[in-house]
Amino acid sequence: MEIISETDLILNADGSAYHLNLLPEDVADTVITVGDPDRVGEVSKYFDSIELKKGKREFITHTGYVGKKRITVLSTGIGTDNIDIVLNELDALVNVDFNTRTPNARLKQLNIIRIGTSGAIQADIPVDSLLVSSAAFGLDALMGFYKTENNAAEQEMLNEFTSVFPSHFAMKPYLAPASPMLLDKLAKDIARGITITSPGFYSPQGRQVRALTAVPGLMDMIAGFAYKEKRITNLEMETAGIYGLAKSLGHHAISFNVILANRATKKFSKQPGKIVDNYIAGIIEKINNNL
Ligand SMILES: O=P(O)(O)O[C@H]1O[C@H](CO)[C@@H](O)[C@H]1O
Ligand SMILES: O=c1cc[nH]c(=O)[nH]1
Repeated sequence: MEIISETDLILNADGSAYHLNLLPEDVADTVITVGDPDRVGEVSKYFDSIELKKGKREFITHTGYVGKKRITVLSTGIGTDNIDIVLNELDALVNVDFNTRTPNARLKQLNIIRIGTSGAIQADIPVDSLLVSSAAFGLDALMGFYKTENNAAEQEMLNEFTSVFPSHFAMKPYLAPASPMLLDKLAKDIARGITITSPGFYSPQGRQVRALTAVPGLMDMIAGFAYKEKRITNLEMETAGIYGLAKSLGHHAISFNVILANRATKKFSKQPGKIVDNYIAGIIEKINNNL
């Protein structure tokens, strides 16, 4: 079997993964990801016990138990460039033997559950509500670097979405679905939508402060898109990368979006911390009861 080289999979002196600074035994089968490193403690405060706290750069990890369920919560920082690191290192931690540098014979499927914040683009989606992404379009470049496959229905929706953009626009969107199993187990009662993952917060999400946009009307193009009564509901910066890489690596992923902004009504949450905290508690309860 081919050995994964020391520069393809970099390990620290203590044998931990290069960026996440974790050892294989540090990772639970259920992994909650959050963007904000400060949100890790806001999740683990609901654990009954915490067995480890580790970190490096923006990647902070706590692993512990809720009842008998072992859970890891880990911050990704912002953007799909970080998701590339987090998903590949998480997968290596559970599916590669770090001593022999070869993939394990039995591959593990992690449950990866993102709890993130997001902006709605449809006027009828209230600020402070919760949305689950049934699928996500990536406007970033990440999944262009990986082999991916869409089924016929996904490919048709992707083709229609791509045709929304002017032909001079260089970006090539991709589409990745949530795990049907996690949607069923964790999100039966939660509003669903299609999420856009953007490679930035300002012009890539239709915002203008001082730098002028090269894509006027981006929000209207996206908000007006419909495919078989499905519409795009919200914008954030990680979900499509998580869904795309989780699918490529054989893991299950789901993304919960706490809607803090509504771009159509121009409203922002008055109490973002409290709202996110309430949803974290509810999602942990669902994980504990259903996974
Ligand atoms: O709250 P998090 O999880 O960081 O998610 C959203 O917030 C950040 C932008 O403010 C981006 O990471 C976006 O995806
Ligand atoms: O509008 C928003 C709000 C949170 N996160 C985003 O990426 N966009």
